Amino acid sequence: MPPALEVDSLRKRYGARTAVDGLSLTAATGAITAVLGPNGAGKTTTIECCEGLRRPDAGSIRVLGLDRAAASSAPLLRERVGVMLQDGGLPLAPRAGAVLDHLARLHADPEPPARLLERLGLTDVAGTRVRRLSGGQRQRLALAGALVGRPELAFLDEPSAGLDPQSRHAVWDLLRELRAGGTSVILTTHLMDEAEALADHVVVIDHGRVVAEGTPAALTGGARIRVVLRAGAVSPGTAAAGGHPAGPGDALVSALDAALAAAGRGDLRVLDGDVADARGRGPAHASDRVLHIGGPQDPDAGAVVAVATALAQIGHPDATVDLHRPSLEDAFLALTGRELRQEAS
Ligand SMILES: Nc1ncnc2c1ncn2[C@@H]1O[C@H](COP(=O)(O)OP(=O)(O)OP(=O)(O)O)[C@@H](O)[C@H]1O
Repeated sequence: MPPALEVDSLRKRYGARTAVDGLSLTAATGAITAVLGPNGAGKTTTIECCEGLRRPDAGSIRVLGLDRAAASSAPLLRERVGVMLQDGGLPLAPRAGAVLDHLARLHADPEPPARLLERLGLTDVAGTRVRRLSGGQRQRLALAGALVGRPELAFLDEPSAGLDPQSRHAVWDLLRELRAGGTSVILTTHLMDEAEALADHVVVIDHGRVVAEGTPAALTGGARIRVVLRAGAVSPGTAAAGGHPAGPGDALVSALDAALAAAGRGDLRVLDGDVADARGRGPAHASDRVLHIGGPQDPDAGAVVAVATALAQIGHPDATVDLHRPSLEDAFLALTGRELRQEAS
């Protein structure tokens, strides 16, 4: 079976602005793939090229094994692919239920519209004109429209943007149900929790390029032991790098590594400092010292005790030691030096 989507070296410019800059990605069949990036990173442009709504300047796209650029692919893909646009793309005058009924009639074996309306909490507004729906209701109606044809592959552009937490969880449950039924889902999001909660595979894009990809766990790199030494507690010999990543030749790092090795925990080592903390988000004071310690396996409680004991031995009994699981947000910041909420500029 071919992958649900294969994008190779995609490029798209709008005048002088390069929106997508040689982007390649593959989305597996039956999986949820999240394309994650800040506003303006090129997510919508990429997905609209894959949907056939924009013509790429260069590169190739295969959707369900079919060449997106071939004229013969369009009618086949229309039947097999569901599309939810970022702005909904819905007509405003008709009633919500009528819009979904109309879309259902375009497909040979549609999902019963009433069931989808119910699943997405829209039954009560089926008789309401689209114009009068709230933003969140329109969003859910657009999702229903993408799914009513029982697509093999669904492209969803920011499916839960602007939804309240309850509606968002209803959408997530529906997407998990689709995956369990074998549907491939490709969604764009700038919501970290959405990517972490749903995606089997995350493609992180920035400035129109893929900057990292993998499972959420692989991207975040697993748990670490975090040590915070308050500014006043850091001895003069080790305070110089306060708030910055641990560097080679650092006296504190060498002493801690040696104490761990002497205690038979040579598997635990001080890793590079964490960028998120180095930028001052972690510790309460910029001059606090933060170290991350990890090993080949996810550290357990015994490893935390070993680190605390080693710190006490080398003169830092007051250090705070805890287990820290980096989020995708941390990973994005480490990769790009920017927070996801910031505009790509
Ligand atoms: N029709 C257009 N004409 C000109 N520039 C555009 C057009 N559409 C997008 N752009 C620009 O291309 C870049 C990528 O935009 P795109 O919408 O693909 O990003 P995005 O990651 O989906 O962002 P968002 O999360 O805000 O939707 C941005 O700089 C945007 O301003």
